[in-house]
Amino acid sequence: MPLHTANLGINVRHGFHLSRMNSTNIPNYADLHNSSPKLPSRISCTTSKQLDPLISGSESLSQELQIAVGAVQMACFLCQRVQSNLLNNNAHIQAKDDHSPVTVADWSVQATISWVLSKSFGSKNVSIIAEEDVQTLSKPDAGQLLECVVETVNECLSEAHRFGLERPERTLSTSEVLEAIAQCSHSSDGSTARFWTLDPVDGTLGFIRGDQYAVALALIEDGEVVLGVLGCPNYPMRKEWLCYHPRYHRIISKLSAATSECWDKGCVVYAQKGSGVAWMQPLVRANKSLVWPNYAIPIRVSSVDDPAIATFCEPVEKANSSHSFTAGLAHSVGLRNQPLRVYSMAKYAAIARGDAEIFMKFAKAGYKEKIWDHAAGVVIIQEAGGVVTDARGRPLNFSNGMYLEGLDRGVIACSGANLHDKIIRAVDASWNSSCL
Ligand SMILES: Nc1ncnc2c1ncn2[C@@H]1O[C@H](COP(=O)(O)OS(=O)(=O)O)[C@@H](OP(=O)(O)O)[C@H]1O
Ligand SMILES: [Mg+2]
Ligand SMILES: [Mg+2]
Ligand SMILES: [Mg+2]
Repeated sequence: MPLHTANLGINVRHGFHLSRMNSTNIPNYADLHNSSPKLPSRISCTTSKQLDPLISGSESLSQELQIAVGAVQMACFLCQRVQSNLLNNNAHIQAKDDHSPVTVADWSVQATISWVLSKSFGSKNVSIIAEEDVQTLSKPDAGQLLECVVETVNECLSEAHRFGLERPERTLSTSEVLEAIAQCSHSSDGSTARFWTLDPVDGTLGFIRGDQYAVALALIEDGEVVLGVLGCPNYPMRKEWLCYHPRYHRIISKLSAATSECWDKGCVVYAQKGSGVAWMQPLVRANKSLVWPNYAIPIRVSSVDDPAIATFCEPVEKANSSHSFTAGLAHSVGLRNQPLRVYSMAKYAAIARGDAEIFMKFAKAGYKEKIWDHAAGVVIIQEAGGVVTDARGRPLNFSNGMYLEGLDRGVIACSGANLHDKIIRAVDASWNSSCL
């Protein structure tokens, strides 16, 4: 059923949070752009030890990484287009059986990335576990919605060459688009030695509200995440364009969702397991000629390990993670800063880039975390120098299908072992008296 924007807190003209902020604090895009120092040149920004695997092509999974980064870049481009239309058309937002929202972008990204992976590696060699299915789209009254998805997918794929990807020879039919979505099976038990996991739009609520969201793609081999790619279209390349809104405890971009022309407004972050480095690159610019391959800069977690000056981030929605439990932990560990509430896996990007030191998520008892909500972020944080475990300090288990089986209590990601130990000990001390 269509969701009503009134229930989602959407301001149909501008990004949700920006409309509620004191506008005098927000420089407009032109001011920011004019006052910015030189934009980085389009070369790989490397040291002798760190060579972007996209440029060097030297790593064992370099082809997979090339395709995955290109596909996520293209998906971000798709999302930005859909987002501007979405603000004027609520019919493109639907509710799933669990009442969570799903949009034309979620299905279109899943179809697009599924098609690209199959085309690049051969459909027989590609196994994908992704969030969306074709149930809603296959209903008799979903004709217009399905038509819109098919059109969005074809529009996007027609520009594939701009992202270093092959274009389809002809437009995809409705059944081909449905097949591409359906090919990403929930029922897979994850026993395949190698599979991809995809969250086409993570933080759909953030996406609808013009706030943070992410496209998350990861490759898993023998239960280990070996590649992670996170597209964060509203998470700026430049730290100074991040803005902390004290009233809402939110990391936001100083640039509104409407300024999709701005190439530093969003980023794609990626890492390969064992490389010891994570990378961030700007989004490929809309409406420009070929700009591939893109440049990237290495990113690293924060070196802060004193809780008194560390910052933690957590989901925006109380329903998704207990804010009161994390407030108690923060108090006992000595975290003094207000939490940053960020939609989506952009939280993982925030830790990897050193914008915050801790991420905590404690879902309600009975909720089972999905692999696509964490896989890409985990390898990115680990390669950027951080630690990610469940709240008992155990590694997350990606080898049992769509759920993070055996996850104990919650997810903790930290910039370093010191803070991580402190949080795990605090969870131990307060778990039994919590209502979780
Ligand atoms: N009840 C409940 N408890 C815990 N987690 C849940 C729950 N319901 C949903 N989800 C998952 O949360 C994903 C969004 O996570 P966020 O960290 O972005 O949450 S928040 O929107 O900022 O509150 C969200 O991902 P998307 O569906 O891709 O948006 C869900 O997978
Ligand atoms: Mg998600
Ligand atoms: Mg999603
Ligand atoms: Mg969802």
